[in-house]
Amino acid sequence: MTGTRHTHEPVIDVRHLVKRFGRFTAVDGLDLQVQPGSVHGFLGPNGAGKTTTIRALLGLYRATAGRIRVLGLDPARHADAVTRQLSYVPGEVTLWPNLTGQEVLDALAGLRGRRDEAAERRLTEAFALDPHRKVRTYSKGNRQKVVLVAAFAAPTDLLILDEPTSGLDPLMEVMFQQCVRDAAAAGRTILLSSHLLAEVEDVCDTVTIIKDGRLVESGRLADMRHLAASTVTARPPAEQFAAVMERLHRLGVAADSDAGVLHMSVPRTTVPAALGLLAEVEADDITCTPARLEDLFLRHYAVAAR
Ligand SMILES: Nc1ncnc2c1ncn2[C@@H]1O[C@H](COP(=O)(O)OP(=O)(O)OP(=O)(O)O)[C@@H](O)[C@H]1O
Repeated sequence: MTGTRHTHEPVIDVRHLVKRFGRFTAVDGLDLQVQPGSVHGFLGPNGAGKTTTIRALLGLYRATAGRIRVLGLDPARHADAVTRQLSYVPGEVTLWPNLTGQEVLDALAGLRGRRDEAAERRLTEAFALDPHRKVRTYSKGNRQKVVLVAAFAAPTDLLILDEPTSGLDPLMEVMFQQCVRDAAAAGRTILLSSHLLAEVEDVCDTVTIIKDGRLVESGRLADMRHLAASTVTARPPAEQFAAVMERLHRLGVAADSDAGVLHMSVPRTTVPAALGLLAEVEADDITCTPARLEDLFLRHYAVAAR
């Protein structure tokens, strides 16, 4: 059924998605495109509409309005075909309590009809999962590992991961990131939803940020860093302090001073000129901290919280 799909088309293509629950609008005209082979971060604060969007991608929710294509198919009409061809990891994992981890892996692979057992064994070991214990004895993190092993090991081209690491310890979080990188290197496409910027920043090349069910920003991470300013601090010689302030002002940089130290927020393109000026006057203790995406996010989240 994927025969009609062209390889350059987005693997996930959502246009003007609206999802209402009664009178409440959870997703409000959202666009989301995920290109083949990309690792796409899907970011937003709690309640932004990430899970609702993902459930619509899986055909679990019917859109109120808008158009959704996943792997070229409409998930509302072809939910079985779509979900068989992708790997999905929910944030809250519920599994059959009386099965062992291994039996769950067998059952999930059985539902899909295709399996890579060698990859499953490799990943079970990498995630330090004991597959012989019953699910009901597993911690939240261990339940999550079962689903992560099944997802990464499955022979699928698309992974949809909805806040997949909330129960993992830091060591396993590193393992998770390695799995994402390996999957990307193998040409698989990944949608990774999170409200943790750091998780997404390390592994994603593109991101979509949403809040209140609406798009805030979408694009390449590298371009978003470009939008934010670097923080520069320096201690110019006291006798040149006023002149340096004046010259920075002419560069369009506003500087604050605190006990002889200048603090300024400098647009990326102006950084070389500002640093050149500070070097020229032989300022001490020059630091330059590149834009942190965290700052960009906090701005959006601050608005969302109001
Ligand atoms: N079945 C439902 N019925 C009514 N409201 C719902 C339903 N599912 C979600 N919502 C509401 O829709 C909004 C978006 O929820 P959603 O779970 O999609 O957000 P999210 O971005 O995934 O948040 P989180 O990061 O907390 O998981 C929330 O206000 C939520 O309460």
